[in-house]
Amino acid sequence: PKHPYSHRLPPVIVTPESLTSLSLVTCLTKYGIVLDAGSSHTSLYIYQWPAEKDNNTGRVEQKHHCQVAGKGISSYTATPYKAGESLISCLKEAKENIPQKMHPETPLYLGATAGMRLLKLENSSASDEVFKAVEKTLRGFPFSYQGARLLAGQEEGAFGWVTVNYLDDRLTQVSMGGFKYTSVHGNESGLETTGALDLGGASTQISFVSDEYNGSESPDNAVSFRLYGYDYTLYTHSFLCYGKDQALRLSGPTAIMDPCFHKGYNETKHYAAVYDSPCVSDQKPQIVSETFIHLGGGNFTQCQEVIKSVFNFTSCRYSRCSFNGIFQPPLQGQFGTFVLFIYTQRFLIISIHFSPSQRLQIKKEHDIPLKYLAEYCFSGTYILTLMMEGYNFTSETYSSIKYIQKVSCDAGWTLGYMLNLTNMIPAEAPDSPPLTYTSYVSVVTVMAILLFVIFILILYSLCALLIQIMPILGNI
Ligand SMILES: Nc1nc2c(ncn2[C@@H]2O[C@H](COP(=O)(O)OP(=O)(O)OP(=O)(O)O)[C@@H](O)[C@H]2O)c(=O)[nH]1
Ligand SMILES: [Ca+2]
Repeated sequence: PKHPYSHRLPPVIVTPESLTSLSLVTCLTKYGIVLDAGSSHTSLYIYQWPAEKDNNTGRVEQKHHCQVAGKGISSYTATPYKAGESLISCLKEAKENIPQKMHPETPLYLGATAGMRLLKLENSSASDEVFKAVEKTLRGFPFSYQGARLLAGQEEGAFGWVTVNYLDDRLTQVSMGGFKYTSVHGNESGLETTGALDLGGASTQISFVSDEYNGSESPDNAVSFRLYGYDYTLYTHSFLCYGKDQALRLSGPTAIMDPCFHKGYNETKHYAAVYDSPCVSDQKPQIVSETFIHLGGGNFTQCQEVIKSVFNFTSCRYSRCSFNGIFQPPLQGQFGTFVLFIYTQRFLIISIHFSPSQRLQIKKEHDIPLKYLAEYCFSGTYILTLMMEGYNFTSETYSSIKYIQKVSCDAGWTLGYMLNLTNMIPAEAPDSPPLTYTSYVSVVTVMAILLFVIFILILYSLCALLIQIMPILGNI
C-alpha cells in the first residue's frame, strides 16, 4: 500500500523569480538517500538538511519516501537481477525529487536487514548474487554510491534508537535561542533518552539505555555512542525469526485450525512456502500433501497459548533475561515504537471504537489489504505477548509507549544510519552557533531594557534619598 505519509511537495509554479529562489534554495540544501531493504519490502527515503548548517547543527528532515513495488530483495534468489530492477522506479523518483546539480554529491546507501540475514544463513552465494545485482543498479544512478551492505541486528536496533532520540530532540536540547547546547542523558540532567522498539517481518529489535547496564554483562548486547559530548552505553538486541511474518510461521503450521485467525477464515497454504525459511526448517513435517487448508479458529485464549509456545521464558544463564536465554537489563524510561506496532495499534483502536460500518469505511479509506486485515488478530496478540511476557513490560510501562510516526519523518533505522554515516551527529557538542542576527537583536533589546530598569531604580532611590534629607538640609 502507498505509505500514508509518502511526501509529495506541491508543484512549484515556474516563474523567473521562483527559478532564482529555487536555485538559491537548492544550493542551500543537501540531500541523502537510504534504501531500507527489509524482509517484506524495500523503502527508499530521501533526507534533506540546510547546507549552511553542515556543521552538525542542521535539522535533518525526510523529504520523500518511495515504497518499492513487490517483495523484499531476498525474495529474488531465483532471479537476482530482478532484485536490482525492482529498485529502478524509486531511484528514478529520487532523481526527480533532488535537483540535478546535487545528484553527484548526494550519498546513496542501501542497508539490508533480516530477510537478507536469513538468506545469508540459508544460501550465502545466493545472497552475494542479490547484493551484486543491487549494487549494479545503484551504481547506474548519478548519485554518490556509498555501498549496499547487510546490517547486523545490533546495528539495526542501535540506529533505530538514534532515530527515535533524534526525532525526540533527546540527544541535544537547544535552549535560550541556540546560545548553548545541553545534552540530556540519564543521571547527568535528570532527563532520559527514549528506548526504541522495532517489529519487522523477520526480526524484532529492542534498544534502550539503562542505568543498570554498562555492558559488562552480555557485552555483545552493548553498543557505545559518543554524541554531542556525552557517552551512551546502549543495550540492544535483535531477535531473528521473531518478526511478524516469521513468528507467524513459527506458530502457524502447528495448528491447521489456527485460533489466531477469525472464524470463517480459510486459506490454502503450500507447505513449501511455509517451510522455506531457516526459522522453521527444523519443524518441517514429512510432507503428506503439497498444500493444507489453514482455517480460522477465532479463539483469543488458545491463540495466546499458541503464540507463547514460540518463546522460551525459562532458560537464562544471566542475572535476568527477556526470552530464549537472552540477557536484558531492567527496562528504563519511555519507549518509541514504529511501523507494525503503529499499524496494529491503529487497527485495534479502530476495531474497538468504531462500528462495523465505520470500520468498513476506514478500511476502504486506508485501503488496508485483506492480507493484513486477517493477520491483525495474530499481530495484536503477538505484540502483547512479546511486550508483556518477552520484554517484561507492565501495564504501566506499556501505557508509556509512544508511537513515533512523525509526519515529517518515518521512524526506523534509516535516519539514524544516515546521520551516523554522514557525521551529522558530532561526537562533541558543536560550539554554540554564532549569534544569529535575530538573537543578537534580542540580546541587545534585553540589555537595553535591563539598563533602563536599573536607571529608573537608581533615579527612584536618589529621589527617595533627597526627600529624606531635604528637611535636614532646610534646617541647616
Ligand atoms: N497491517 C499492516 N502491516 C503492514 C503494512 N506495511 C507493512 N506491514 C507488515 O508489517 C510487517 C513489518 O513491516 P516492516 O517493518 O516493513 O518489515 P521489514 O522491514 O520488511 O522486515 P525486517 O527486515 O524484519 O525489518 C511486515 O509483515 C509487513 O508485511 C501496513 O500498511 N499495514
Ligand atoms: Ca525493518
